[in-house]
Amino acid sequence: MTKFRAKTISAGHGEDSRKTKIVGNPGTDVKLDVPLGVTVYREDGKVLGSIDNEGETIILARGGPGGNKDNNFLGHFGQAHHVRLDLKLIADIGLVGFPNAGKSSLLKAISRAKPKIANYPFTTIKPNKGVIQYDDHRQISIADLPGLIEGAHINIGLGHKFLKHVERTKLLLFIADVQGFQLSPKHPKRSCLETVLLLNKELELYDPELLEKPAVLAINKMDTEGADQIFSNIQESFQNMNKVMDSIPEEIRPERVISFEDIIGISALKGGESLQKLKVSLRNRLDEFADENDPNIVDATKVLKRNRAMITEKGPKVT
Ligand SMILES: Nc1nc2c(ncn2[C@@H]2O[C@H](COP(=O)(O)OP(=O)(O)OP(=O)(O)O)[C@@H](O)[C@H]2O)c(=O)[nH]1
Ligand SMILES: [Mg+2]
Repeated sequence: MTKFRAKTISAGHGEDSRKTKIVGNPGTDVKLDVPLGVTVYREDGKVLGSIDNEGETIILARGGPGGNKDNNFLGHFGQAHHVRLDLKLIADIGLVGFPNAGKSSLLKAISRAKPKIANYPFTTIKPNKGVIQYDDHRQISIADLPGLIEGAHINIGLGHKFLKHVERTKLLLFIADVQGFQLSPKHPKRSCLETVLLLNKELELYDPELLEKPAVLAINKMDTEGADQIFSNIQESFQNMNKVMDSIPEEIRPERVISFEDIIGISALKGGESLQKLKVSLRNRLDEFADENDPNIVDATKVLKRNRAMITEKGPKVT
């Protein structure tokens, strides 16, 4: 939360001070630069506005009128309230994966972004955005998000911080370490297939509509030992998911398994043909879904509805 207070009381800025003849110098505006995609909420939940286009501004707190003859030279305080700035990243593709799966490595390999890469979980704590450039100058943006872990939907790990970004992407690129994942020796070791189902389940528990988005699955670290065998087992599992589900423990079993458009084995480290194949798949899938069913449009309506509900519950409508 950021405390936001109009700077001056003796002579405010904004409309009020302009309407009346003021005594003293007008206060200066306090301006805060924010990235695009920021929505500003007052602490009671009221939406003060959002910044969606370059150059837009929102007045968060108006200055009070200064002392003048209309008010017996008694100036008023300007508005003051706490505000919350909520960044909703908008990228074509959102990278969804457990920590250490190689999300940042993949972003680095297929775009010019230079995210931090390290062999420990939660290297990425803020979303990084990159642009995939195609030979015909087509550009597709991709967001590398913090790793998701079991319980993210109830805000464990970086839970909601991660999940709210997923909302504003058109296509989900799941990425899983072919060798599986273990957060620490205290946590259960999850196989690659289990991590994919867990990601699926976390998304479902947070918002089942996320599963409506087109999704591609990249199995990463195909350069490691035994990867080919694991990969073909995973492909087979997805072809016979009904049977496989019976043997999946309930705590990691989603209600509905995502139907991936493509399942592709890659090595973010070694690059090569597998990454080309992935890039082509991502482009084709985005193009296929770029019609009136664009999930971004659905999301925008949902966000609007949610904001409206908050406004009518908590106060007057904002125009
Ligand atoms: N062998 C192998 N190692 C890889 C590959 N891709 C990534 N790694 C390694 O895996 C580790 C984690 O990579 P990151 O790209 O930081 O993983 P991340 O998913 O972004 O991790 P978080 O940000 O912590 O969620 C690093 O040591 C990478 O070098 C790959 O294709 N093959
Ligand atoms: Mg990372």
